[in-house]
Parts: sequence; structure tokens; C-alpha cells
Amino acid sequence: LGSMSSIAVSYGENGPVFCGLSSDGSHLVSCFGADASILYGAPFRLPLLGLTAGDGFVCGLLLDAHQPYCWGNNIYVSMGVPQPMVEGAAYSEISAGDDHLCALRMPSKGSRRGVSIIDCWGYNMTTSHEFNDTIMSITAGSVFNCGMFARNRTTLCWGDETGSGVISLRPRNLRFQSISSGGFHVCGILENSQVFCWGRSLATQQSSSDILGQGDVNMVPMDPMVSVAGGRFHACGIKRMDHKIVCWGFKLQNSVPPPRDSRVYEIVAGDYFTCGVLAEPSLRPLCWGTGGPWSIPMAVSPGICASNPCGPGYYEFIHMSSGNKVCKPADSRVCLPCSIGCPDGTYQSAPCNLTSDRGCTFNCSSCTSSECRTFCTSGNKSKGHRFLSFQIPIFVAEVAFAVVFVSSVSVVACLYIRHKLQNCRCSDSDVIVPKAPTYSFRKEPIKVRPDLEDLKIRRAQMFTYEELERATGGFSEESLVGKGSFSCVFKGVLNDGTLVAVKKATRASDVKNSKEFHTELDLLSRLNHAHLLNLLGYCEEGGERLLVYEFMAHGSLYQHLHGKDPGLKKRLDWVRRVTIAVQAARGIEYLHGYACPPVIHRDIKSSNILIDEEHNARVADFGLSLLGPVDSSSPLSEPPAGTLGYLDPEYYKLHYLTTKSDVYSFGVLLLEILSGRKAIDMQFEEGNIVEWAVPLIKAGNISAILDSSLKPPIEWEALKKIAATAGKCVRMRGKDRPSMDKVTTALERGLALLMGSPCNEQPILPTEVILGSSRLHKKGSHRSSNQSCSENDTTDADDQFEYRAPSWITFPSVTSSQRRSEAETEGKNSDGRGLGNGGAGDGLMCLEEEIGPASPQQELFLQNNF
Ligand SMILES: Nc1ncnc2c1ncn2[C@@H]1O[C@H](COP(=O)(O)OP(=O)(O)OP(=O)(O)O)[C@@H](O)[C@H]1O
Repeated sequence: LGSMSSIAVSYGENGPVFCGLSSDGSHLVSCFGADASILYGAPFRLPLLGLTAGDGFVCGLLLDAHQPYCWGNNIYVSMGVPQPMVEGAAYSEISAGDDHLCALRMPSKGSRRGVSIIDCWGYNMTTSHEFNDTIMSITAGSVFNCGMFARNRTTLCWGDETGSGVISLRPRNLRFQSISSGGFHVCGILENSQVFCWGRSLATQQSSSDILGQGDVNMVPMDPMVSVAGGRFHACGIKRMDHKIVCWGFKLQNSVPPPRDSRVYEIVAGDYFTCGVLAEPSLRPLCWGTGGPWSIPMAVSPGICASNPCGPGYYEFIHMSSGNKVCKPADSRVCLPCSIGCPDGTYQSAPCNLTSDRGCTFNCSSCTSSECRTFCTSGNKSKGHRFLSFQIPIFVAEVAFAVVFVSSVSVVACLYIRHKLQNCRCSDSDVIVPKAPTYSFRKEPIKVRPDLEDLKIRRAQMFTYEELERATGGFSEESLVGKGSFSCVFKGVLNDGTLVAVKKATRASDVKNSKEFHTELDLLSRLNHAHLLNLLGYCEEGGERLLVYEFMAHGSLYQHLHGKDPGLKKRLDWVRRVTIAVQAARGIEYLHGYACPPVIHRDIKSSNILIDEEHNARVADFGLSLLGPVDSSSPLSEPPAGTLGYLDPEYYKLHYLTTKSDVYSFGVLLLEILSGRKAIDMQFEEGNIVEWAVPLIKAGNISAILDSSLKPPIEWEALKKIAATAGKCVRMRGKDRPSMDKVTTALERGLALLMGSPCNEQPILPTEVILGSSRLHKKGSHRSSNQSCSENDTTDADDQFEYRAPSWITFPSVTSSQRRSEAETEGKNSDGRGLGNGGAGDGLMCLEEEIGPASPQQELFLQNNF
């Protein structure tokens, strides 16, 4: 919500996150909070100019490309660079609402001078708006947007005003210095520094008993302010007088009050909380309200860097403790407003100048506070130190102590929990052994192991054995949906009606499954991706260990490919098969690329690829997963574990374990998907799928490996690419195999081709799937119609999927794009096949085309598949 800033807060069901640009001048973002998709998805290496955030996502404006880049998880806003993106568009500002993002294009030049364009993406918003006047800034509310004209500083608003009235209530003649939207209202600072708000207050639809009083967000305090930020039904402002905080509007019960005595540089608001940057050398963020992130361990920039010199009434911020600038571009700076007064009991000792705010010193002849008395008796009086510098050493010492203390406690706690989880043994004395698994309800009080209490801090919910027993009809035969080597999986219904799969270890108190149980519990609690199976909870009582997952309505890929019902296999057509492969690849790519250190799954196989109700693939079964080395060239030495047929030979023979071991297993899975054959099937002469398929692929005899129960596809090239990819994945030496992000790229290309090549005669055809969203962007062909992609693609069949698209911006997923942009640079340097070197031989040059909206058919396909 609100306008672009150096800080942003996202909110939503996955919890709040605070993101801020570093105060060290690097323009890099750090995030802190609960939503793993934002924490792991943040583009840690891309310098950003400013940030904005909505429900479950954060966006930054790229410092170099001047384009937005979003991360996190919101089904309406595509992550990465929003799509469709006009080629070459550059933006000066971005602002996010609940489920949308808008960006203000940089001022037009030439004949279009004075015209402003605002591009928006997301729920009910994806379109461009053109205004015949210059707009100087934009701000986003829940489902609407507002802007401010440069010429007369009046406002305009557009979007959905149902329930907020912000468009009809807009004050047409008021002139503002700045404006900022909340959920259903907008507040602006008028020319006289008074605040004016319009829009809806919660008073009109008070629904929650949690809400105290009748806080009307339009009833603004009289204090002049320098900045304002709006939450769902509240607003906070920084007072012009002393830069302290004042908030108004609704607040929820037990809401943390705003800091009373602290000065603040910058504020942003989430739904029911607000965060600011304290005007202290630590530049530490602080949040108040309800449900916000607390104790945020970072120092952030106090404002946006701008290239204009600071105007009258503003000073250039210089980092007090380091003396460094917080802006990278040589001619840019953060300008902050001068305060116009001093705190009570102090007087102005220095005026606001070019590089510092006014100085305030205690008046020792009339001390009323203990700080004043300490200051005046400590001899500082004679030195005439300024009030702020007096505070610095004490504050720094306090912060240092707090940081050391909190870090030590956290480290000790983590080590303790880890130790407990690794070494837990069930002793008869400290646990209650559940009854035999007959259908009877437990009457005894449930005693929970103390170490598992620690896990409550994670997202996984703790269930009692009785609850799960009841949910699965006493773990009855009828509810059994699958069996693994160490566990049985039962379908169950929780009290609230949620369908779940309950995985129950077959042998209670088995040390092996205890370890796997804890590995899976530990990993799944920390990982979060659309294509990983979600862990909902767990139960550990006595010797019983149970994990509770989302129920996957369509079972496993194994059941589809090799199950008793041949109809299932036939229904899994080529597009569905490749879609499943792409989705599984994304899940594994996340494990390898997001998690640090990377997570190595170690048991990728078709029975661990589950299919949900919407036919999306989810990677499951983390029982064998290990945290791998950060660098795949320094392998772990682990005794082999996994499933025969999928096991990486290098890992099996040499005990070398890297992420490339998963790539091998994934290659086997791809062969399985293409051929419909099991990884090991002794009814064939060549029982091992790799040994059978790879020579055929190398010989170019792809048709020999394709599943004969399906008709060959029209887009033959697509399967050829995928088979080539599979061949590379199962290379003997790990270092010769591609990394998962390259595999994902290749499969995405294959899927795009399968859905209709961008290079055939049709004018507009899909070319690329936007990962992490339910959208597709497609490009009309710029190629001459007599030059086909396949001509180019086949020139180097083995290396096709190493090609890079012309710009990383068009790449599909957040991680992919990051890593691919790096790979692009590498590729450029190493083999000259990178960006700009494509030439006629680069099969992907045909993707360099205008992005248009997906056709309804494509949209439907993607909605059903992503
Ligand atoms: N969340 C789920 N929803 C629906 N079915 C599931 C779910 N999890 C597992 N299954 C079914 O249960 C079967 C057994 O799963 P499990 O993870 O215990 O073993 P596995 O991976 O098949 O074998 P192994 O334990 O030998 O690796 C799966 O193949 C699948 O068919």
C-alpha cells in the first residue's frame, strides 16, 4: 500500500515482511519477517531504487533498468518483471496495492512531452493509462490508485472505488505536497503542511469485535506533518515540528503503540501495522500496530535517492556513524525535511543546513527530565554538544549489547533445538505410547515431547494422535491411499473439513524413520513454493510419528504413468506431461536455488511427484533431503540413499553428493515421462531406462523412446528438445550435467513450443510461460516467415537449451531470471553465444518480439496448469 519508499511492508496470510534498502549505499534489499516466498525470493544482488509492497509480495524499482521487479507470491501479480512489459519502458516510480502494481513511466520526450503513462498489472488492473498532463507521483490503495499532477499539484484517482469512494470524494481543488494511499482512503500533505484525508473509515462497516472505538481516519490531527502513510483503516504521520509519530483511525485491541519519544525519518504502512526508520545512527526499523514484524535486525536507508539537489527546507542525509552517502549514483542523494522545532526542554543550538537537521541542546538552567540532568552534570554542557550526538554513544552501546545478546540467545536456542531433534530417543518414561491402531479414541491426556514444543514457533501445526486417528477413520484400510518403504499414507478430513494426507511411519520408534521424520518436518516447515508439497502439521506421541500434508487429489505421477488404469496414462497427454515436468523442475530449482545452503532432495522419482486437484505437480517426500554445499563443485561425502534406477552413478559409486545428483534423478524422471516406461523395468531387454534411451536420443531416434500409448505430437521439435535435455541430465559426470535452472528453461521452451511454436506461420502464438503466475506472455513473430525456428534449433541439437533469451527481463521465474542473467553474462564471456550474439543460428532470437496478452485459450490453459 502507499507510495514508493526505501522501505516497504507486505502483509497477508503468510505473515508480514519488512524489506528495506541497505544504508551502505549498495541499494541492495534485505527482508525480515514471516513470508518465506518473500524472504527467499528477494533479489539480493540487484540494486534497487525504491520499494513498494502489497498482499504477499514486494516490488522494487531496478536501479539500472528502471523497471519494476517483484518477488513473493501473489497470484495476480507476476513475479519478476511484471508482464506484459513494453520493451524498453523505463519507470520513475512504482506503487503496489493489495493485488496490483502500478508504475509511472519516466517523462516522455519530444512530441509526447507532457504526456504521462502509467502501466498497471494485477487484479482488474492490467492496462496502460495515458494522461495529457505530467504526473509527478503515484500511490496505490487496496484496489485503486491516485496520482498527483506536477503543474498544479491536484490529484486524480482511478480503479475500483466501491466501498472507498476515493474517486468521487477526491478534493478537486486542494493542492498537495505529497499524497499516500491507505487501504480505502488517501491522505495528502497540503501546502501548509496540514494533512487532509478522504475515503472510507471503518466506522461505516465495523465488523470486528476486536476493534476499539470509532477511529475515523478522516479525522486528522492538527499537527503539521512532513510525511504520511496509510494502512487498511488507519494512517500515521511524521510531525513537522519534531519528526515524532502520530497515528489516527482504527486500531485493533492490544495494538503496539507508536514510539512516543523517537524521531522517525520515513514511514510505510501494511494493513494493520506501520513501520518507520528511526532517526538514530543505527537507522533501525521499528514497527507498531497489530501483526507487524518486530525487532528487525538491519539498518536501512532513510529515503529514496533522487538526482535533484535538496530544495529549501530539506537537507542531504549523510550517514552519521559512517559518514557515507546512502546513494550509489554520484549525483544522487536522500533529501530529508528539516524539523521546525526542538523537543521539549531543549533549544535550537544549530540551524538546519545542507547536510544536517537542526541541532537541539538541553537547556541546563531549566532541566525537567533525567536525560537533561545527566547531560548537564556530565560536563557535556561546557562542550555544548548537540542533543543528538549526546544520545549516540549510549544508544550505540545499547544496540550493540542488544544485538550481541539476542544473537547469542538465538544461536544457543537453535543449537539446542537442532541437537534435540537429531538425538531424540523415545523413552518410556517421557512419552505416552498410543494405543494400537484400532479405531478407538484416546482418553489419556496427551503429553508432548518438550523438544517438539520448540517447533511450535514454525508454521507447522501440532496435531494430537487422537485428532489424526479420528480424521482418518482410525487409519482404516479404506482411507489408505499409498504405501512407501517406511510409511503408509491415509486420506483424512480434519475437524474444520480440510482434506489432508496423513503419513504414518510403519514401524514406530524406528531410529531411521525418526531421523527422516525430523528431516522432513524441519525442511518442509522452512520451505514454501507452489510446486513443493505443503506440510500442514505433525504429531509425535510415544513411538508414533505422523506428518500431515495437503491432500493431493490426483495421487502420484507414478500412478498415472504406471498405475493399473491405462486410461490415466492416456489422459496424460504431451502438454500435461511437459507441464508436470516444468512444475516439478521449478520445485527442485527452488530447493537448489532459493534455500541457502541448497537443499538436495535425494529422492526425485515419479512416486514423489504428486498431482493436486488442479493438476499441478508438487515435489514431495523430503525424508532423505540434505542441506547441500553452497557450491556444487564441493560435494558432500554421503553414503548413498535414494531409489534404484534414479540414483546418480557418481553419488552411488563415489559418494559424491551435489545438487547435480537431483539433476540426474530428474533426467530419469523426464525419460519416464517421455517414454511411459519405469526407471527400471526388467520386462524389457534393456531394463534400465537410461541405458536404453540415451543411445536412441544420441542417434536422433526420438520416436523410438516416445510413449506409444499417445499420438506423436504435432510439435515434434518440442519433445526433441526435452529428450535432449533429459540426455544431458543423465550424463555420467555431475559437472557435465546442467543445473536445474537451465533444465527449467529448456523445459519451458519445450512447453512453449508444444503449445504452438512462436516461429510458425500464425501471427501471434505463445512462446513463454511466466513462471510463478497464471499468465503467459506471447510475442508476435518478427522473423521472416520462411525462416523457421526449427532450422535454427537443429543446428546444434545437443546445446539448444543452453541458449538464452535476448533479455533476462523476459525470463519467467524470479530465481530463474536472477541466475540466468548471471549465466547470460558468463555465456557471453565464454562462448559468445550470449545476448546480442545470437545471429541467425540462435533459435531463441525469434522470441524477441512484442509482448501481447494471452489469448483466452492460452489463459485458460495456464490457469489450469500453473
Ligand atoms: N499428500 C498426498 N496426497 C495424496 N497421496 C499421497 C500424498 N502423499 C503420498 N501419497 C501417496 O502415497 C504414496 C506413498 O507415499 P510415500 O511418500 O510414503 O512413499 P513413496 O515416496 O511412494 O516411497 P518411498 O517411501 O519408498 O520413497 C505415494 O506414492 C502417493 O501415491
